[in-house]
Amino acid sequence: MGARKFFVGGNWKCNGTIKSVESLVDTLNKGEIPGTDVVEVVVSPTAVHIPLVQSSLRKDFAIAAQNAWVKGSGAYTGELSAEILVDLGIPWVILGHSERRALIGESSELIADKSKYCLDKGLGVILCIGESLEEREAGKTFEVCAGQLAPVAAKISDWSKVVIAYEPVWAIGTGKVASPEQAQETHAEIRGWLADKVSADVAASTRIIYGGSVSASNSDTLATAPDIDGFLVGGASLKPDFLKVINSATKA
Ligand SMILES: O=C[C@H](O)COP(=O)(O)O
Repeated sequence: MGARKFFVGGNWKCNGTIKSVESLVDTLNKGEIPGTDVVEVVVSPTAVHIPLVQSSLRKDFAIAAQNAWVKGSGAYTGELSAEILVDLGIPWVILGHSERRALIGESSELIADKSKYCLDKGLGVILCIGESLEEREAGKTFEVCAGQLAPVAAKISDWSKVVIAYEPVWAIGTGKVASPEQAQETHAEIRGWLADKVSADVAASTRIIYGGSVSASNSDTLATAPDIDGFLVGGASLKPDFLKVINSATKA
């Protein structure tokens, strides 16, 4: 295993009932996984399920919110502020997910501002980037990723609490996982971009995780790629399979 601790996030998206959340937590609590010296695990329930998960989930898993507002608490109906998350003891937030970029229209500039605000308030940020199928077919994969990273790099200086999640949009929820070669190629390009535009230290230490149809059947192979430092898992994080994905940390 390299210097970067393997990181596995489970993004539950807009899913769950009290019953299903209790059942999933029970499954996760009974699972055998490597120690926290080997893998860092985060799960991201809906905001309203967070207290239930916080009170019942094993303590070697942390919690991430699925979004946060770009400013502090105030007259922002429907939003959650970083201050509220910090007050609740939530250490992580997912920002820039392609579903929010596409469905809500969040721009890379807004995501950069949110990243800055959340980092300043002490949250860790799981920053999602990735290209659409059209962009990949046009040979623009890296250009798109760099374009999404650049506004963030312009606004933040401390990358120690940033995890970059490379999630090709065409692989999310489709069952079309990127091959280890495709993912490794883009992860290496992202790391090279960090070395060029930020610093060699940040490039060497920042975790770049892969998301997009990760499952128990492909995570071991993906984990062996040198620049894949973990996963952001959607559908499979709602199933016992998530434990197998976490255990792929031992293959890294
Ligand atoms: O945040 C997770 C990603 O959107 C991946 O979702 P998926 O594993 O269902 O493809």
